[in-house]
Amino acid sequence: MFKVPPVTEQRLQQLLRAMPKAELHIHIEGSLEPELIFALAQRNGVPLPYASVEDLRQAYAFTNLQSFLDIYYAGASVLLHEQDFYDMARAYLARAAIDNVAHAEIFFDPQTHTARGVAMETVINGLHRACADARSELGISATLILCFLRHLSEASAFETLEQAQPLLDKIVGVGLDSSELGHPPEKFARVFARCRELGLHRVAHAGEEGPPAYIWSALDALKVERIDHGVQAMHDAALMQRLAQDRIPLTVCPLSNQKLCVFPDLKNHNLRQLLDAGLCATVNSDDPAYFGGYINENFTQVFAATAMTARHAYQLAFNSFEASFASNADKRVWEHRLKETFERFVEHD
Ligand code: HPA
Ligand SMILES: [Zn+2]
Repeated sequence: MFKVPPVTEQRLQQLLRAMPKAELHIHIEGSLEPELIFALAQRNGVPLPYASVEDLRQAYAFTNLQSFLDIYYAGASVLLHEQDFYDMARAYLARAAIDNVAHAEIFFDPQTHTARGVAMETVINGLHRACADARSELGISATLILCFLRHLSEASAFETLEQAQPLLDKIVGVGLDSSELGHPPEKFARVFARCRELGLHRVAHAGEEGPPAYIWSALDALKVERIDHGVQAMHDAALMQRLAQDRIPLTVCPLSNQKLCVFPDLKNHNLRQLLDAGLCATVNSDDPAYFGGYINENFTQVFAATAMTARHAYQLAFNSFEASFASNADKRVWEHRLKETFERFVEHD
């Protein structure tokens, strides 16, 4: 590992913004800004229960995961046509490029759309075209992860997989999201086993609000390669050891955890403890349009609140590439760029 010397606080904030990074936990429907929700509602003639952009933004006061999900699914109801999915993903990727995201693995929730009569291919083709254009026009690499909604049934997840089958070359993996409590990972063991046979990568939200037991079962029953959130692992020493030993990445989302009251404030966030315990933690935005910031805002705010150092910054960016499903050749290129960025900043300090 590159030896990172200490830098001033101001320099560290610049470094956090400038360093290349991968974003591995971003729900594309959670990148829909209120302005775009209103524009799409108008374009598609979808009525909204909010009078204005400001009125909608005012509703973004959450007390837990469910209070957020209710508004998040309502916002997604304006998405009908392939171009809508394209515009949403394109807007996110343009924003991510500004934050020096070199690679994004983007979650999408097809059941939210197919339940409203939108075809699976409309969703996937729109998102995939945006990823392809972003690569050629913005120089950012992006892939797609299909998430099953855990509050729905196993049968619905199997049906969703069936609908996606002809389009599997356009996704890299599957995930599990939505209401965690009361919906343990093992409910989807057979679906994930099938996805594994199909050669898909596997991730799952676990230990956001749910107990460490859900992280154990995501690992052992679903055989996931990464845990999304996972911050509740802190309460189980044996689990912490397993995550460190097997280098199972955690895709941590500080502003999300703050906004959904998983931690009382960022000062009490455990990212630094997870890193210092040797876990492969990463920083991500989750649902940036709803939680008050894109990936760089997550980095700068959690660093300011928890007094982490340039060494932590380097480790987090390095982890994000290591934890990604990109090729080893791509990872080496990004790691090299990361090292160069640090050398440049340190030299001029
Ligand atoms: O943070 C989250 N948790 C679970 N489901 C979600 N869907 C969007 N964001 C989230
Ligand atoms: Zn999430």
